[in-house]
Amino acid sequence: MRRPGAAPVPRPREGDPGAGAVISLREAAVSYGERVVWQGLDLDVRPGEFVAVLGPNGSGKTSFVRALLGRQPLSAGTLTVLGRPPREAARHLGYVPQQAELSAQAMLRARDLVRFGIDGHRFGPRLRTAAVRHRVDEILVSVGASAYADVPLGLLSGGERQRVRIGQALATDPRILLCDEPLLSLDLNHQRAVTELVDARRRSHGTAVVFVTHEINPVLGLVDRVLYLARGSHRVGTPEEVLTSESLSRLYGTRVDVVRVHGRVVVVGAPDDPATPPHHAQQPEEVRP
Ligand SMILES: Nc1ncnc2c1ncn2[C@@H]1O[C@H](COP(=O)(O)OP(=O)(O)OP(=O)(O)O)[C@@H](O)[C@H]1O
Repeated sequence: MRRPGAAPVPRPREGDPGAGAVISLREAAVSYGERVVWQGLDLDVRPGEFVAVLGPNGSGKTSFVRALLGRQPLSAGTLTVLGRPPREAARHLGYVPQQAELSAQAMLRARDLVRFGIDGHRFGPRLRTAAVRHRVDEILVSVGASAYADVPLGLLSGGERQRVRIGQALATDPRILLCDEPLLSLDLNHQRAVTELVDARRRSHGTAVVFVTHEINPVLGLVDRVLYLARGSHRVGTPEEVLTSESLSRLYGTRVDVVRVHGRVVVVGAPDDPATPPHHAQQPEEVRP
């Protein structure tokens, strides 16, 4: 499913599991009290790899991202990020949160948000203002947001705002980019623009991407692997391995059909399946079961 001409992503050496991984989980679990959200998770994410995290509401996608950020302790197993406990690696992570409440940021300009991304991390107060301004300009160019650099966020469209948020996340030149539902409420053109931006970054810089999404189709041609969470269990593999009727029927414990129509995946019969979310606005060309 990889796009023609796309650069290959580095693979680990045979017999050397976890070698070179930027994220490594072993027998990992997250629970809240008695409730096990997911468990037994083994996963190595390599530099430049694009991993989509799928699953119905409440399956633990955000808990997974929070664990990577060091904000959610595991209830079992181990997790290392860049070979360290996640908290110690936080400055190497870029994070695009779910569309944040805008009210607190509405008056900020796009360039202010990107500058916060820089000021909060490795660029200390010693960096001269002109250098910071130059860096902010560079980032805004790289995400295609220069034209509205001085416009308050409250006046930008959802897609424009998402570009700026990705710019903020990339401001510290992170080795891992975590995106939590970055496509929510974007139209198809903006979905494409945002996913291509993220894909270009991992190819040019080897940045690993963990991308939480309800909708696999906008990233189907880009992702290397899928982590599919459901009912306290999970599947990890390529989209071809995970997004099959057999694999998802076993995961959900009920009959689920996966069909491919014009290159798009449609999941039929899964309770609250992430490929065809009932609670998100559908685009006109969306293929429905
Ligand atoms: N701090 C918490 N304390 C108790 N339960 C929690 C806590 N955080 C999350 N949960 C529960 O854990 C489950 C997984 O939540 P999480 O937000 O990780 O799921 P999700 O897959 O991101 O969901 P959604 O798609 O709806 O955003 C949910 O049932 C949620 O109610």
